[in-house]
Amino acid sequence: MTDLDIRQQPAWRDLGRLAAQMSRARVDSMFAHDPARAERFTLSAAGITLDYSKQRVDQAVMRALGRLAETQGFHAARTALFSGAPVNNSEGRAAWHMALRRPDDAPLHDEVHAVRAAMAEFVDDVRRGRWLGYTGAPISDVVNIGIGGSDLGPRLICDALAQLRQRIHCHFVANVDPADLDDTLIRMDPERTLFIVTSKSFGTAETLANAQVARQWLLDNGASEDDIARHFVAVSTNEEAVRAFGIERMFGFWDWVGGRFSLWSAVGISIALGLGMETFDALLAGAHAMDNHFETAPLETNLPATLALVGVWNNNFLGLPSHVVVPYAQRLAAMPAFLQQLEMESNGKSVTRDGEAVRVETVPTVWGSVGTNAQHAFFQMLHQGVLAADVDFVLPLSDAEAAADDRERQRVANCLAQAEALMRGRDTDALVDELTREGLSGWALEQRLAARRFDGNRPNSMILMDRLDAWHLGALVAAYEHKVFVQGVIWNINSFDQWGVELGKTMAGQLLGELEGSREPADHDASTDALMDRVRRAWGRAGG
Ligand SMILES: O=P(O)(O)OC[C@H]1O[C@H](O)[C@H](O)[C@@H](O)[C@@H]1O
Repeated sequence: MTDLDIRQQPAWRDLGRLAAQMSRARVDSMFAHDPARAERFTLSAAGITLDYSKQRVDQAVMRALGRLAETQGFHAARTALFSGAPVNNSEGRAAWHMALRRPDDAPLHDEVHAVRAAMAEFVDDVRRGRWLGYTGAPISDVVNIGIGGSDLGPRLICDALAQLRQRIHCHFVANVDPADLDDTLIRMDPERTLFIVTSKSFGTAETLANAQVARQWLLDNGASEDDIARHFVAVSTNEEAVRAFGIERMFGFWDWVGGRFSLWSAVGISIALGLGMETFDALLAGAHAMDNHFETAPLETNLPATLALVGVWNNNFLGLPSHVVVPYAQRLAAMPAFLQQLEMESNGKSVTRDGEAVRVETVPTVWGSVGTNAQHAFFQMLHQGVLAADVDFVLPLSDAEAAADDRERQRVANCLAQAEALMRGRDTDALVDELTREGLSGWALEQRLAARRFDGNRPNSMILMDRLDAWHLGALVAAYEHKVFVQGVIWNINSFDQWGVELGKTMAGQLLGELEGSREPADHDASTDALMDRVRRAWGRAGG
């Protein structure tokens, strides 16, 4: 990593020049001039294929991006990441999630082995009906209570592989809004429900509040204090707080596992409970295959690094502030939310690792939703909006059996069509012909033409998964994790802390105290004061 202002780097300046040229180029003509373009800009690793040929890049751009990554210290940073060095410099911690997905015969920390073995045994007991609820009934439902990294990852995987669910149903409660837990509990049988309280810190207000209510719900439904141990386990790094809460059985992990990178640790226990330990193992194996690729492949053929470079190009050089993720798979509906945390909590920073102001854009806004639904919602903006965005299409392939269903064929065709439409736009001459055939001419034709024009040239990547299974899902998620890391290296920021979430939490504590009347009023702005008065009136607590 370097202290130099990134904008002074020769590669950055080259990219600026290339971007000026590229602003006049059209990707459809690049395809016309280069028959090998699709192949040239397609990479495969660990069952994942990235086709970025519809991005506004050429070889000169990709080479300059590679030089930028190198001058920003990509190689040394990658080595440091994989060696377990404290790359999270503001907290003095490693970010060593890769260590969690090494195979069992690889040299691992003994503690990683020990937790994995304990997890496997527990999962087996629950799934085989040896772990029983307080009336002697086997467990049928698992409720994970956690938020952020203690929720989004396991939720994504459980949703994505719902077809593998056997016997045990997993549910996820994150929100402190009572509706979340209440709506879940209404469907649960207390005799057969196991709560997993997942919190790295075991200090997260939402999680602890929901866990308390769940505990009381069990007691109100016939369980005794002694029975609680059969219905509550914890996943955390904070044993003391877990004990203080009254939970006996805990699966640990370590401070070198960041919350948003933690689904591979015991945080993923709900995945194993709902889908089987072998599914969890396959997930880890797929991620490990992507780790191996990322660790060893040169930049030019490195899939996660290429995702990162293309993102930097779009964001920093083509000025696209928005990154849209559209999985064409209903079961991947949770992916945009997962990636929002992964990308924006990791790289939503404005200081460098050395505490200087970052002088360039860092993470774009990440958002998205599942296709084909999104086509009927925000795709209008993607095709014709002023603010162009960069789109990742995620398309799991399917087999002949699945393709016997017409809807399945429509799913796939729609995804490919949208990607092509964004890139090519609509041929204006053909549109004029069509409007003429509709009987339009003169001003009316001009007006309609303007409204119906699609300029195209809107960049997008296609990310194919050979199959939507645990192994490929592990590889896909690991690819995005490494993408985020590479972008952090390029922007010279620490992707592994999240100090920006602290202030709001602290202020919520103060505000709550004031609303409840247990704390002296602090000095608020007039807007907050007025809003608090409205809340107090609604709660019937006028005057505090
Ligand atoms: O797992 P926990 O300690 O309960 O933390 C849950 C989440 O809350 C924090 O505020 C952070 O923003 C997240 O990175 C974290 O995943």
